[in-house]
Amino acid sequence: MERKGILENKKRIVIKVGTTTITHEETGNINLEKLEKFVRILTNLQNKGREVIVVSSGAVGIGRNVLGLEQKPGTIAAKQACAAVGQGRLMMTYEKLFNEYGQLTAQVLLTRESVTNDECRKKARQTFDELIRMKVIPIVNENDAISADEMLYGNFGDNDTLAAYVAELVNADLLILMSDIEGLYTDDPRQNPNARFIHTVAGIDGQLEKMAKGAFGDMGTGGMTTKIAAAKIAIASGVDMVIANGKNIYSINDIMAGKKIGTLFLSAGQETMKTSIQTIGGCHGQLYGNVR
Ligand SMILES: Nc1ncnc2c1ncn2[C@@H]1O[C@H](COP(=O)(O)OP(=O)(O)O)[C@@H](O)[C@H]1O
Ligand SMILES: N[C@@H](CCC(=O)OP(=O)(O)O)C(=O)O
Repeated sequence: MERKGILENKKRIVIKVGTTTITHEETGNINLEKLEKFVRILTNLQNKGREVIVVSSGAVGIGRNVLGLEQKPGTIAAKQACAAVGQGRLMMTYEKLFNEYGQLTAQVLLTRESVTNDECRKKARQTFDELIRMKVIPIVNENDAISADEMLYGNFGDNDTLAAYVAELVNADLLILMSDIEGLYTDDPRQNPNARFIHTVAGIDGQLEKMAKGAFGDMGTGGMTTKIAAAKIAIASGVDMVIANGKNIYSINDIMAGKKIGTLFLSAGQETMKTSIQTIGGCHGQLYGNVR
């Protein structure tokens, strides 16, 4: 089943890339070839008249690498210092690559308050609107160097939910999360070889949430848990969401062309689509698995 008519007309798109997508697995260095392709794809989407907002992870991992630390930073202060170093390097690299195509970019660093406090939300929305109007591509990350979220939430922030909040804030039409895996399975396939792939999700319930486990590798942070949390925020605000594998960065183009890539989470407004999807071996209720 193609996704014709659902994704091709999306204008405002938030695309999130995880650390694993933009760095080399073996060394943790920036994957320049991948980043170059990513930047070219984004500029081209912008040239076609789409409005692109990037949420990019990588500050902590790249900072750790730049500083030559062999182990993951053990303390919050060390993580925050890594993030402060890495964010500069990350942004410098994006700027350099986008500059090749004359595409302007802007760094937007947010804290949780930026999206939960009404006054901050208003200001942030105005800034995004203005940047988009100016045809600048905002590159968003959490302001890790000063963020205190880990004290509240028990982790060092997570860009999956941040991306969903941004998508909601800017009234995006589509949120794409580029991960190190092709989408949602019925269980973590790295742990369970019998896990089955889910193409389309039309409603999130407790059973689906239980399928999503944490991160398996050394570089990722949230795993599928934070992606489902992101999907809940996105679909509740009318934003469709796709999780796809960042290994093939060109899949962004395929997603935009309506090809059946990754897992599509249909937003609350997609009632017609939901009824037209056939459940083949569906896992449960509103969850549509293995739809062809
Ligand atoms: N149900 C599931 N389906 C797919 N992947 C899962 C699931 N549960 C846990 N995972 C894990 O989530 C990982 C992706 O998240 P993460 O490590 O944070 O990477 P990234 O930041 O690149 O998205 C996968 O590599 C996988 O090991
Ligand atoms: N804000 C942090 C990333 C947090 C995060 O969610 O990372 P990831 O799981 O790689 O998307 C950073 O830039 O390192």
